[in-house]
Amino acid sequence: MPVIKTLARAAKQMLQSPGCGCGTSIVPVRFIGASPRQVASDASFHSVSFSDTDHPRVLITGGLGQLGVGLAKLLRKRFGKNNIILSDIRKPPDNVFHSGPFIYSDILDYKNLHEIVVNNRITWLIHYSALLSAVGEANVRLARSVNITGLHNILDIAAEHGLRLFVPSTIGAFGPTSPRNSTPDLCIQRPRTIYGVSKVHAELMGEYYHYRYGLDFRCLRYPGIISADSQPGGGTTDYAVQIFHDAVKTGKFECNLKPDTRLPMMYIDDCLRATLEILEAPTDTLSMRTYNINAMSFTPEELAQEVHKHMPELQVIYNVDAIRQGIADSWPMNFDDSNARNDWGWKHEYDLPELVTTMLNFLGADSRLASTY
Ligand SMILES: NC(=O)c1ccc[n+]([C@@H]2O[C@H](COP(=O)([O-])OP(=O)(O)OC[C@H]3O[C@@H](n4cnc5c(N)ncnc54)[C@H](O)[C@@H]3O)[C@@H](O)[C@H]2O)c1
Ligand SMILES: C[C@@H](O)[C@H](N)C(=O)O
Repeated sequence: MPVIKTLARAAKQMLQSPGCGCGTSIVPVRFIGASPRQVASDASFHSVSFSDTDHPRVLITGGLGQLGVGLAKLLRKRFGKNNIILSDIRKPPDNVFHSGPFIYSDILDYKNLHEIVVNNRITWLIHYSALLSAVGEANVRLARSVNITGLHNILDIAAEHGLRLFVPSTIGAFGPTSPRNSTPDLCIQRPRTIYGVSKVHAELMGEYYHYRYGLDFRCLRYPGIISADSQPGGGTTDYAVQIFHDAVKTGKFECNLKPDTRLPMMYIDDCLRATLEILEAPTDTLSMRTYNINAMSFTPEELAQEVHKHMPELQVIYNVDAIRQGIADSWPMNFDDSNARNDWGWKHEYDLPELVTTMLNFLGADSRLASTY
């Protein structure tokens, strides 16, 4: 009986402490191009040592989407241009190519990823590659491959090289059986999209690698992100970006969600700042590894009303897309981010009126410039 008690105590310790703290933890390491194997974690492979006074060397995957270029700009200001490497499988536009290091990286190519991390002495990995909710439903196999198989490559490389790993999750990681108003960090998560399923998988795998192997995994569940200078990649919340472009260009907007569909949203500057803040947060402030963050919640009708204050002539019609509507109806309406606020001081700066003013100023200024050429 004492033996059983001791074993039970050891198992409990293993489940509670990061990296087990038991001296027997193993980090998953792969032969390049071969099947996975496991090696003792104290065998010091290529592990990069970097102290808090050094700047991190950061790789951003999927960096040419809505969020990556803005994040690279913010991180370059903080850590230096050459310490931040953007990567994607697409060809970068000239301005991005000339603004700092860019590299081709397909997250499904483990060897290529591995080489990039080693050759560039990467210490932080920000994993943005993904297929979002609406495009994911249109191509489930590809979404499964990029969002799940790709994540496995990222996790193994991050664990093997002792990287700090940030993976964004989403309001889409919840489903119709989650409490929707408001949705706390810990509750039932039974999403009905491949995107949501893959993000719950990412949250759980990241946390598992943290507790099992000591991986420094950090994750924020983003709401729908609204930006003026980058286009969304095929999500359910895209309407909240499109309305601004159409308002400025044509004065007419066709909304693909019902007028009363309430979803959590955030301006991109808040989202990118939150990402930097959690990446820099001291470990002892993080009581969890996956946090909700939020700024505001609105419906298409409320957003249109706010835009009308600046552009009374805007015409909005509703032509509902059944797939997107079904997804939106299963997602949180309000997001409870009190743990992020309490633990590491998260605070949003943009609410709905400020968001609308900022977006219209940005796009209005651009279109006025364009019309003078
Ligand atoms: N934008 C939002 O509203 C939002 C909200 C919640 C979470 N997120 C998450 O934030 C991250 C970034 O979002 P985003 O809006 O910039 O996405 P996006 O769709 O705009 O960009 C994703 C990028 O991934 C790249 N990609 C696709 N397959 C790849 C592969 N095999 N290898 C490497 N790159 C590949 C694409 O080329 C694209 O540039 C995603 O993980 C997303 O789930 C975004
Ligand atoms: C919410 C988020 O994950 C993304 N914008 C989507 O709608 O799919």
